[in-house]
Amino acid sequence: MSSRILQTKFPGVVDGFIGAIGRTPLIRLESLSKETGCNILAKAEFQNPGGSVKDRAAYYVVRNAEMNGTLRRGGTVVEGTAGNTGIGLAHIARARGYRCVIYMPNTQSQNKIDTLRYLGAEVFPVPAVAYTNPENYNHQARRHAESIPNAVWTDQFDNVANLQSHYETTGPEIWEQTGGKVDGFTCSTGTGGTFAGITKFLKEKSEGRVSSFVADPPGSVLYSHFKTKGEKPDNSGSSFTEGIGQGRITGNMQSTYGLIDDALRIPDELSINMLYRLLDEEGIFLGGSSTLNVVAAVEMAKILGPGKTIVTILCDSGHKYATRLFSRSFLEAKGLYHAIEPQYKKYIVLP
Ligand SMILES: Cc1ncc(COP(=O)(O)O)c(C=O)c1O
Ligand SMILES: N[C@@H](COC(=O)CCC(=O)O)C(=O)O
Repeated sequence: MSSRILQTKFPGVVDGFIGAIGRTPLIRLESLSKETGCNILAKAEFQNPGGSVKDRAAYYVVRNAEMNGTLRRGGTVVEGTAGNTGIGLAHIARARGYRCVIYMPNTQSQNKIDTLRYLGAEVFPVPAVAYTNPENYNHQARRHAESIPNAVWTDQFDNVANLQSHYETTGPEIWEQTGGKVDGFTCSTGTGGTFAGITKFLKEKSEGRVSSFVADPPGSVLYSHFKTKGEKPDNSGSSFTEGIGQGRITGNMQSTYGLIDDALRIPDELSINMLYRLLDEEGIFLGGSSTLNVVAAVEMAKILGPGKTIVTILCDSGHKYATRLFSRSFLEAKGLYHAIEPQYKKYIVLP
């Protein structure tokens, strides 16, 4: 199976924005590998042309709508998103000549809203209400698409073209880059497309040998849902991370739920310290979902034991969140400032 999204006849030359998606490096995190006695490997998805792991899913949901005829020349792509899927879609819409309309919760970093507007998208930041509320950003996006001709709601949460992008590209890339010597995979979920697609591919390719742990921030339901076999789902709490955390089992997660080996709940205190640690020790500048994933990889390494190779995902860089992650008042408001280890306090350079 090819992990290439688009190829040209020239070796090393890709075709436009879409051709530049994927084939990201797998980085060995040295200090954490040394500390755990495992290979902690992290896929540098921030190197995608739109800056996040979501470029892959954005391309697949648009391509799916084109192939099934719901999106035609000059049409409009509408999506509900925490921002990154929207950024991928906005780039692809420009490249393909579509309009792009984005609904997102108004709790997200301003930088994502600004970026979407620079890319020509029409953005509606709306109050962050539960999925069960008809005013949730996803339902507003669906209604918007239904209200205009030649428009498609790409429905990233339940549209399995999302997980298919990772099954056909990210999973095979990880397998190839590790020479098949991967023992464990873990990452957090928003739609669950990344987790589900990679898990499905690695499980199939390794005939079940690769373990897969889902990682959850506080306020997300998956950890409790998995641990209590659906009996006591609990999504109380909240997190400073963006783009992850879920109140329901999405269509993308449903299809792979039975393949999950275990679930990890990662406290914000660990994710935020890992953010500064990776900057301090490895020189890598990441967003909170990525650093949560790295904490989860370390936890998984402890559970599987020394000598194993664990892979996780670096979803995006820290740039979009910098005015929050380096601000003392933001961290204090989230109750996290006190938890930052003394050697990392020097990074909190904004008031
Ligand atoms: C920063 C970030 N991390 C993680 C994710 C989760 O990816 P997925 O929707 O595939 O679960 C997203 C979703 O866009 C994201 O924006
Ligand atoms: N990562 C995706 C989806 O985002 C989320 O699932 C965040 C949680 C939620 O808002 O329901 C994106 O960035 O669009």
